[in-house]
Amino acid sequence: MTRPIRFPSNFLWGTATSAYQIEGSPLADGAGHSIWTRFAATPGRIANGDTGDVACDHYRRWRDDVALMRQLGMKAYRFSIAWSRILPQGTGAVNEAGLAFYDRLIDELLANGIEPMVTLYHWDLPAALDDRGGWLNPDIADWFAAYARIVFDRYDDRVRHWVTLNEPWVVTDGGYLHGTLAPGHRNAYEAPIASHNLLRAHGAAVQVYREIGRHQIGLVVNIEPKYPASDAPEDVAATRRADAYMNRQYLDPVFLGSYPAELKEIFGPAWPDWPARDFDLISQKLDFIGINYYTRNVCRHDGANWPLQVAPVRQPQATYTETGWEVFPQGLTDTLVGFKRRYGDMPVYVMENGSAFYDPPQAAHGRVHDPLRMDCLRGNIAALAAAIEQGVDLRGYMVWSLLDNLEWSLGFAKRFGIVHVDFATQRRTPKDSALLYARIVASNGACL
Ligand SMILES: OC[C@H]1NNC[C@@H](O)[C@@H]1O
Repeated sequence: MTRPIRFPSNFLWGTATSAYQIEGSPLADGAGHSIWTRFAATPGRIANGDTGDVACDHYRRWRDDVALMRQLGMKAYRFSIAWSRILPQGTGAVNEAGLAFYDRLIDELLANGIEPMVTLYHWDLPAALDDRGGWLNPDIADWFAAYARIVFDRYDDRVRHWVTLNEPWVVTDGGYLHGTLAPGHRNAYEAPIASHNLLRAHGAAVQVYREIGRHQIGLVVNIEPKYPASDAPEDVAATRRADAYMNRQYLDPVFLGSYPAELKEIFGPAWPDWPARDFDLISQKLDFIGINYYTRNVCRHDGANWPLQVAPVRQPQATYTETGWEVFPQGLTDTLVGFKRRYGDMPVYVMENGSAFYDPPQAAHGRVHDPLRMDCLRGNIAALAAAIEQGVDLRGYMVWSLLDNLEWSLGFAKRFGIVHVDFATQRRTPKDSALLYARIVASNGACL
């Protein structure tokens, strides 16, 4: 008999989404263009020519989607605010209709006993700010702080958990180094600058929150634990470079006040010497850390693989998801325990965790059988419990995602939802994984 899994009595079980991936109507009611409406309109940028023009139509179906969360017994819901709905030009005139949309959503969540957890920035930068240099312009820290102040003023009476940025590594690696995400740049000199300005903006928003906020604020990073393919020195060194680039590049400056030394080694002359005052701004004290976990990476040295000189090693016995990620729940435990060991004890939320698998067409009786996603969910919940048993102060867990949605450049084909969306009809159908998650939540993690 395995020991019962113990989660704190007030553990926040929920789901997560983001504005551009689910809302649709990106330009409705005075909203401005974002880098993603622009990117999606560029032929070849998103698979199958998919766009967020309709997505899950959540901008119009939000009340039904909240009812669906209530039906599943969710305790919390993490979503993002589209900056360009609030400030269509990124700065300057405020769009009341944009503020009112999120008012309605937050009020409906609270009326249904669901805790809103709000992300200020989930990748959809106002296009007008990109035209002024975007994340490459140091002024963006002030632009972001001004946007944050408007949003804190409006919603802090009802929102108790704020997130400044979602996954700054993805924004930089995808948007500025490899060009796979908006704004689609491929430039090793730009990437460190964008990354640094993201962290400066994060710090500036936290400073504003300390002036006017009454609750809690944190940062969400995606962590992918790195394991050496062998104990050969070059593989161990490659693993350290990969960990420095993807994981410690963000957590070290925020919690330790400096970048990992490997980054200068990786970027060479493209790595600037940052002024010390920037680290005072970046390392504002946080109330919690949000960690997104999907997979691990087994690393070997590969001198031909620019700029990290690292290559992944596929694990022959493992299950891989539709996005090519190894299913490895132990990596979630290792990530949470590893964070506590390196950065100390603080409240932690797993703000995203999920898997994309091909879902068979729904059965006639409206069921969607997704056994692989269910297995992942069970494994990851057990991994959380193992982390709690090792002393991690884990406060909540958000499944990515509530709904099948636009997986950025991969389009709608990669389905992460625990609720199936028929994009032709917008019909929502809870998958078997949603029914399992509902049981897990109702039993506070006891029944897997
Ligand atoms: O790739 C799955 C998710 N990862 N984190 C950020 C989200 O926007 C993605 O859909």
